[in-house]
Amino acid sequence: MSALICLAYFTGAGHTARLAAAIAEGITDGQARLIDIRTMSDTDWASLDAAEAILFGAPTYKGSTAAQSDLFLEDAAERWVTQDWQNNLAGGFTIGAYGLGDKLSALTRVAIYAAQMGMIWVGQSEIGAQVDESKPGINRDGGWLGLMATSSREKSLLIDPPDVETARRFGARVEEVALRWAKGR
Ligand SMILES: Cc1cc2nc3c(=O)[nH]c(=O)nc-3n(C[C@H](O)[C@H](O)[C@H](O)COP(=O)(O)O)c2cc1C
Repeated sequence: MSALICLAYFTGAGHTARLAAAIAEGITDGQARLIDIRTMSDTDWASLDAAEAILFGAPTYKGSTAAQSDLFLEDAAERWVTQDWQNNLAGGFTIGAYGLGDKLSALTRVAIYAAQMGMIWVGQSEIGAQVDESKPGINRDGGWLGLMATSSREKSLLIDPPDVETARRFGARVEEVALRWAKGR
């Protein structure tokens, strides 16, 4: 049993792409496919249509998803009429320069999009060190609607190790849900 999980993202300066790669590292049994939405091919669209789960990724720009990400979402919205993605899984990930940074608005935007597309939303489940001392740095932004990260000031990293590990765990969670979902098909 396998599950295809597509990570469809826009990235301006590489941070969201790095976050997508970290999520994919957590997907070990299923199949992760990274899709840069600026260069959509027929194969990319076919993968999205075949996927058990689609994770929508965008940096937070001015308190929402980046505009180029919205163009992609609107292109894909032609599947709303045909309900092609209905009952498939969805999740979201975003990164901003600030811990808060109004990133919740970006995740809310994609969660509502997924709901309109008839998809089943999978959120974040890590409770982090505030509650569990054995999880230092995990989900340090304290977001549960989806995956949040804060860009690193160290530009050779783009994302700090705690956020990389949080992203891996988010990937593993989505994979676990997707494998259960695939079993029931
Ligand atoms: C036009 C613009 C608007 C931004 N607005 C926000 C914002 O509202 N909140 C925030 O935390 N960071 C904001 N940032 C910072 C980016 O979210 C951050 O640098 C992120 O890591 C960029 O990811 P990317 O390299 O994938 O584009 C903004 C950056 C740009 C260029």
